[in-house]
Amino acid sequence: IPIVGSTGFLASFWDGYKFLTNAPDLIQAGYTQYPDGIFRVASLSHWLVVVSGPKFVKEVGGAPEHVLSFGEGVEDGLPVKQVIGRPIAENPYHQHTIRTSLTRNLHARFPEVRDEIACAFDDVLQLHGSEWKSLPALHTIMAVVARVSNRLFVGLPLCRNQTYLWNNVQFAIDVIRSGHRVALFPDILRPLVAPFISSKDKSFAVALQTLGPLVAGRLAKEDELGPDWPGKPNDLISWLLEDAEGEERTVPALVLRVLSTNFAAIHTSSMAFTQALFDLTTHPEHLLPMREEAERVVATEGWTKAALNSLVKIDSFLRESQRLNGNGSVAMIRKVVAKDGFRFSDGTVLPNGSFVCAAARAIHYDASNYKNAAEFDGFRFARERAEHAATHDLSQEVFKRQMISTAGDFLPFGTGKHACPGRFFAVTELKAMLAHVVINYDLEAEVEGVRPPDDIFGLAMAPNASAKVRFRKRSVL
Ligand code: HEM
Repeated sequence: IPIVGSTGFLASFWDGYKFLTNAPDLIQAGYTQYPDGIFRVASLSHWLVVVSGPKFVKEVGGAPEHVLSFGEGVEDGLPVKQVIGRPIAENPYHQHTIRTSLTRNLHARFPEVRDEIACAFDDVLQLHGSEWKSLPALHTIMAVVARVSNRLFVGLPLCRNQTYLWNNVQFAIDVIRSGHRVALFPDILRPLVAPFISSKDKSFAVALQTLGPLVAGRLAKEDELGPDWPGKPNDLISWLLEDAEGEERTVPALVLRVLSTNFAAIHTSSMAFTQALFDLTTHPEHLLPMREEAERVVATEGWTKAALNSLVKIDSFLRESQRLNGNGSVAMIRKVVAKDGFRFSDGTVLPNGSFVCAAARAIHYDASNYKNAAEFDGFRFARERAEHAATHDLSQEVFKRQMISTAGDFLPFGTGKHACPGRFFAVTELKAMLAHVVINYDLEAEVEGVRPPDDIFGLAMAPNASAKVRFRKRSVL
């Protein structure tokens, strides 16, 4: 497999070190050199095989866990065992719960999610009169997303308990921060250094204190009345209890699951919404068309989950924002765990123990996948859907351009077997939040026309954590 970067033994170590800051450029260079191909780059601790074309992306996405492991791939860059907890890595049954029960209940729980969006923006933004207010975008959005997500996960009143909420937000931040640091150490040293770097035990203690009594109450009710007791709340705790077995049916185990689901939900969705705010304030011409759409849809269909299907421009805007500003220069990192390695359809074999991923960002910026690929065009997918609907029957192609759908050329949620199971909730939440924001607020960039640069660390790319956005409550509604 061709190397991009230095080939010499020592020089490739130096490349691995530089990878912490220049990974996006290096991967783009490899992609340009080997479009539709396979290449490798030196990361700090090992070679990383990167696939370019949709064909190979599909092969990676379709491989089963016992051949290409998602869990082991994640563990390499984010040591879940050390910074979240061993059971989450070893028995990730919550992924099934999220994919099935949580997603199925989005319609039923949407009115509450909508209510929380309205209350949370009011409480967090604290806007009065017609004043403009500069707010740190990521921090502000995390506070809103934490509340909205927890209205679905644990309901009122806990979803408004500041100690509980901030613990979830801090945990999400700490997992990423400490995870990146622990990942700099070789596997064997990680358990030794992690306690000095990660605050996981502290976060878990606060979660146990705030959420523990609610979970204990549910377990007691089930013991007393059976699994389908009358009045059982329709929330994450109940959904987890439907799938949890054996030692997972205890207060600490369930609290850890909810904490870890919070991590998966809060960080990703907050980053996606923050990126969308940066895009909106850098390309303000999108505001009025989205406001018109949201006001029209709400007036005719009300605030329902089904009405979100009519928010085509808002959907397109979020998809475009994630296309250009996803969470990393690569996606779908997997470790080859099959004894005999993994063979691509062109005959290339990756030996057991290798790491492979897809060049997500380069794929998203490729002009052969997207016209004017480097340009932000918020309504490109809405136009494609309209053009297609005008010439064809409603078909799969139209569906494929929705924010929810993954593809070989659209990887913010990955694609294939491990495509994000939380994306149905994430998209529901993000669309409802963006509709709420464009209806209720005017927005401005802190510096007109300037998009805050991403924070980059190795393969991870995140919205600028210190950048601000200016909000003003609309006076005439
Ligand atoms: C915009 C928001 C989100 C983004 C961009 C996102 C992105 C991703 C990505 C890229 C993956 C890995 C896919 C792969 O490697 O093939 C993933 C996995 C996962 N996500 Fe999300 N996610 C989001 C929201 C959520 C939410 C809200 C939840 C929970 C309710 C969630 C739960 C999970 C879980 C449990 C996995 C592991 C899946 C598995 O092993 O099969 N995500 N997500």
